[in-house]
Parts: sequence; structure tokens; C-alpha cells
Amino acid sequence: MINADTIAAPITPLVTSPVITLRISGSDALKVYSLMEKGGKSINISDIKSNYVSLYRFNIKKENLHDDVLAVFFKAPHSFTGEDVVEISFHGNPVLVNAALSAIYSLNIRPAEGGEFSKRAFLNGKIDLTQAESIQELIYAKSIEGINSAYNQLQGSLKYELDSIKNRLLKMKAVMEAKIDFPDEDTVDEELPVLKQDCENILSVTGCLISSYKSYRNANRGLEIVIAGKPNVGKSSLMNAFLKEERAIVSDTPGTTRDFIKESLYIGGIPVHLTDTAGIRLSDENIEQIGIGKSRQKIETADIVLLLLDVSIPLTEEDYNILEDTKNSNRIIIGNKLDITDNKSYDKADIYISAKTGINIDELLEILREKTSLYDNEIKSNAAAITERHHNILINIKEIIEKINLSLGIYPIDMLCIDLERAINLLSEITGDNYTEKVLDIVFSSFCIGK
Ligand SMILES: Nc1nc2c(c(=O)[nH]1)N(C=O)[C@@H](CNc1ccc(C(=O)N[C@@H](CCC(=O)O)C(=O)O)cc1)CN2
Ligand SMILES: Nc1nc2c(ncn2[C@@H]2O[C@H](COP(=O)(O)OP(=O)(O)OP(=O)(O)O)[C@@H](O)[C@H]2O)c(=O)[nH]1
Ligand SMILES: [Mg+2]
Repeated sequence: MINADTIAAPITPLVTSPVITLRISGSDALKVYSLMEKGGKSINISDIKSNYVSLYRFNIKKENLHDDVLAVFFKAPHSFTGEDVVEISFHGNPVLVNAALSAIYSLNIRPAEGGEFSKRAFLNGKIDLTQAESIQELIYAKSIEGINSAYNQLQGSLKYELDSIKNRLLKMKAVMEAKIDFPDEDTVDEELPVLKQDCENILSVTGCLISSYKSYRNANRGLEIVIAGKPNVGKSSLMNAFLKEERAIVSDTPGTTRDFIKESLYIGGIPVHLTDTAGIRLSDENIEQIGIGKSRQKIETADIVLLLLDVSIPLTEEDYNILEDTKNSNRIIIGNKLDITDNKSYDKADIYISAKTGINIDELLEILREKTSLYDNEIKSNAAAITERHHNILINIKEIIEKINLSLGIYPIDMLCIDLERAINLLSEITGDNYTEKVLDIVFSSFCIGK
């Protein structure tokens, strides 16, 4: 265990609330009992049993303030951080708790930095880096699936998967090293297909983990859905129909929407960020052109494009241009204004609706639900790459293994061994088996105080 300062911070928001809890972690944590009494008597530290909650009176001498608190002691190494930990719950008055914190700081205990408790849990071997990151993900997850997936990583499923890849790489390395040490033995040709098979297996697992990132991200942070189409086809009307309120301005003047409008809703349990864009057309007007430029950008980065056509009138070149521009997007082609036409001007749409009267809006939502549930199902598999850090390192590993796979039998085995070593080190970087201060900074700097 590392020998470090004793630190303290609120682990609940420091705002007016029923209860505010402080956490103190480190070898001097028990000192805080000197600020408390029970039944009018000061507390003998040797009487404190770990893992038992007890009621005390907390005294802040300087301000002559008192509070009845619940406190619990976790004895090292059996605590969240692996150090001695005391948690104290006060009545939720921030002024009171700030005064209590000052009293605690006067005991040679200092304020904890953001993420410092989790960092200590990592440094003391309580959790690996993927588990530390999953705590952050768990807190911010925006869907049931996202929470589930983050919890799975907290339980160690990603760590487990990465460890198993690492073990396979280490075995491959042993085989290759034997080859280098005993080059005369003619087992090369026997080993080659086995090594290749190992590469294939590892590539398949890393491929799954890499694609799990996008699904996880979508389930957790949400899908970007963009409503696109030329002016006046009814994009803002469709936005309003989804939201069931008059959110976006609707008018029969083409070019009404200038800037994009974004709202979030849930479709089939997945958070969806819906954007209404400025209608795309050739325009000499500066402000409208800026809006149109933004629309094009939004379309390019969207997870799903809802391409709207006004099928009550003949399509124009502008419609055909947008159809062409979005042909590689994950799109739904929607024929709008079904209420005022019997004679649709386009017969290849995925669905026909009326944004104005609500015809087939539920059916459109059903199509969207099917599309979003695809993402939903993908993250049911347990291990997932949940941060951009995991994702980028895994891509790196996959490239290295691909290279090794192609080079086996062609390049000298000692060269491939060096690549293999790099892949193994990268895996250790994800879990934190090998870490640098820089990696720890990347992981823990986004954590809030108290985590
Ligand atoms: N009050 C409180 N609630 C909390 C936390 C906390 O730290 N304090 N947590 C923090 O984020 C989460 C729970 N996570 C925790 C994980 C491990 C240990 C812990 O003490 N582990 C010891 C003992 C295990 C045992 O008794 O079975 C250990 O691993 O050795 C505590 C909380 C959510 N709720
Ligand atoms: N009859 C009928 N009219 C509709 C329908 N949807 C939209 N409209 C009308 O079409 C006109 C344009 O609608 P908007 O929703 O503002 O169209 P938009 O695509 O957002 O237009 P811009 O913002 O200019 O790009 C308005 O007069 C709407 O009332 C529909 O399903 N049926
Ligand atoms: Mg509009």
C-alpha cells in the first residue's frame, strides 16, 4: 500500500439536502473521531468497530456548532480505497458541513482532489483502470442499457476479456521465442498455422470490443438523428410531431429554419438527440447559407438521417441532390404531406406520413425503434470498450496483430516478437498493469471531487 496523505471530501453534493456525507481516507482517518462524542463521552479509538454504523455528536469547537451524525469506519485494506476510511453523514446544511470540513482539515487532513479516492483504489490494487473508468460511466449513463453495461465493466468483464487476450499473446510470444532460441528445430512450419489461428481469434475478439464501443456510446450517450430535406417539406413539423409540442417554428415560407434545433427524447429506451436542420437549397443569402452548411455537416455525422420529401408536389433537382448526398447514410426516406395527395410524386420512400395531421407518425417511430434496438442488442454481450481511451488503444492493438498475421512466415520471427511485445504493453496500458502518471491523469482528471 502506498503511504499517502489523509484526504477528505464530500461524496454527496454539498448543497441543501436531507443528508450530506463526507469521506475521509488515509492512515490518519480515525483522527476525525476526536471531533465526535457519544453519550457525552469522548471516543476511545480502540473501541471503534469497523463496518458498523453508529450515531455520534459532532462538535465544531471554533463555531460552537454541533450536529448528530452517523459515522462508519472501514478498516484498511477492506475499504473502497484500500486505506482506512471513515464516512460521516450530517444533516444536509452546506454551511454546517463546510464548517465540519474546516475542523477536519485542521487535523492534518487535506481536501481530496477530483478522482483521488478512485485513484487510490487503483493504486492499492482494489480495482483496475477499466473498473475505475466504469465508475464514471455508471454515474453518467443515460439509459438502462448504458447503466447495465457500465456495471458489467465495474464487475471486471472488460478486464477479464483483456486479460484473456493478454494470456494468449503471451503464449504466442513464448512459442515465437522458443523459435528464436532454437532456430534449428524444424517446428516452424508446424507452429505457423497455430500462430495464425491465434491471430485470427484475437482479431475477432478485439474487433468485437472495438465495435462494442459505438454501441455502448449510443446506448449511453444517445443516437444523433437528423431531419434533412429541402425547404418547406415539413421538417420542423415532423420535429414538433415527435416532441408533441410546437417546438420549432413552422411556416409556409421556405427557409424558415435557419439554425438547427436540437431536442432529446427516448425511443425504445435509447436516448435520441433529434436535430431539425435548415432546408438545403441553393441560396444567395449569407445567413441561410451558413445554416445550410451546418445542415450538411450534421447529415454527415448523424447516426440516422430522416430524409423528408414533399410527395404532394413533383420532386425537384434539390430533392434528388439530397437523395444522392445521403445514399450512403443510415437513412429513412419519408414521403410527407400524405394528407393532401392521392398521387404521390415519389414511390420509393420507406414510409409515407403527414407531419401536420399525424398520419403514420407512430409507424415511423416503430421503424426507428427497430433501428435503435439494433444498437441495444449489441451491448448485451458483456465486455465492452466504454471509453475513447479503450477504443483507440484497441484499434492500435488490432492493427499490430493484423500486421503480425500477414507477416508470419514472411518476416523474421524476432521482428514479430517485438510487435507482439508492443501489443502486450498496450493491453497493460488499458487495464493499468503498466501505467504512467500521464495515463492516470487522463483517466482520473475527468472525475469529480469525492469520486
Ligand atoms: N456510502 C457509500 N456508498 C457507496 C460507496 C461508498 O464508497 N460509500 N461506493 C463507492 O463508490 C459505492 C459502493 N462501492 C464500494 C465498493 C467497495 C467498498 C469496500 O469497502 N470494499 C472493501 C470491503 C468489501 C466487503 O466488506 O465486502 C474491499 O473491497 O475490501 C465500499 C463501497 C456506491 N455506494
Ligand atoms: N398539408 C400538410 N402540410 C404540411 C405537412 N407538414 C408540413 N406542412 C406545411 O408545410 C409548410 C412548411 O412546414 P415546415 O415544417 O416549416 O417545413 P420545413 O421543412 O421545416 O421548412 P424550412 O424550415 O423552411 O426548411 C408549413 O406550412 C406546414 O404547415 C403535412 O404533413 N401536410
Ligand atoms: Mg423548418
